[in-house]
Amino acid sequence: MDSVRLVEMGPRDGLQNEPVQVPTHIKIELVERLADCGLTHIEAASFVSPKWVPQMADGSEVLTAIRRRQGVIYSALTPNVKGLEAALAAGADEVAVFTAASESFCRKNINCSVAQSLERFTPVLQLAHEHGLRVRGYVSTVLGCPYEGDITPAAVARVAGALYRLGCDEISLGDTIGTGTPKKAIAMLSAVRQEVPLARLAAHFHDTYGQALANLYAVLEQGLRIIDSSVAGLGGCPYAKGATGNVASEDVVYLLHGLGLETGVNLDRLVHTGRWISRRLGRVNGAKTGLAWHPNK
Ligand SMILES: CC(C)(COP(=O)([O-])OP(=O)([O-])OC[C@H]1O[C@@H](n2cnc3c(N)ncnc32)[C@H](O)[C@@H]1OP(=O)([O-])[O-])[C@@H](O)C(=O)NCCC(=O)NCCSC(=O)C[C@@](C)(O)CC(=O)[O-]
Repeated sequence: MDSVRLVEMGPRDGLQNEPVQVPTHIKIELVERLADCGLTHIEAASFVSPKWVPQMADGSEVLTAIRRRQGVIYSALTPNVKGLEAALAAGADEVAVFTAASESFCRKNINCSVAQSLERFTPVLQLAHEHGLRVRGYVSTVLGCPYEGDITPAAVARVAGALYRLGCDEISLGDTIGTGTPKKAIAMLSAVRQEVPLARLAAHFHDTYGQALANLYAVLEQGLRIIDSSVAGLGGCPYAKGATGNVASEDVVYLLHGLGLETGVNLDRLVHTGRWISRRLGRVNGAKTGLAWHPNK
């Protein structure tokens, strides 16, 4: 059966914007519960400046304390060599660098131009590969920027292609503010796949305008098979005002299973994990499937 690989964002993209510090033991339990659902790729931490994103300052504690399940990849964001060294010390299985298709967002998020970000990533990729780690490259604002508005598919393709040529093993395409629609998503993907093989591309769509599932369906129809999502739809972005979380993992799994696409995820467990973390954070569950799911379904 055709399958899709899910990359779970809840513990990183999901929590990074929480206004109140989430206790480290909750973060650890969240990662462990997600692995118990059958998710094989979990972005568990972020080694960024604690001055920029204080919520993620306990990345080392999280990565070193989790009970690891065999076969699960626990990854981390690393914007520079300093972050990579911390991620290596904490035992990350994979790391990710991140830039954007728009100059303004890149500057707000990582305090440099797109070109400077690529220069900064060169030693990160080299050192990560020397340690046998895969490196993911994120491109933010692929379907719209909070500061610049529309972003052309050509601009996204340029940055995605540059990351790929730099040595990124996989490129994740972020609709950071969730303004994309299916037609735009297809146009963007068509341009990017001229530069990066489709099998190396992931969709990372936020659901701010309720379009994420429609956009995912559109890119699935184009053959894309790696999807980023966040349990209970947790998240937002500190440098994108108003952005809501990633598309909810529960809703994505429900969609994929309905399409006959395998994920290896136990939806019932995932729903319970989504309900658990929503309760712990005092948040409304952002997964429609999480709200509707009934045990005998
Ligand atoms: C990139 C920097 C560090 C540049 O920040 P900077 O201020 O330009 O960097 P700097 O090199 O001048 O360092 C400033 C201070 O930060 C420290 N520092 C420097 N690097 C690190 C590090 N790795 N870990 C810990 N500390 C670090 C460094 O040591 C120094 O400390 P001080 O001397 O002042 O005490 C900063 O801008 C930053 O951390 N930005 C991260 C922002 C962020 O995490 N955004 C959210 C993630 S991206 C996202 O969510 C989008 C995505 C991926 O999900 C896709 C999508 O949806 O679009």
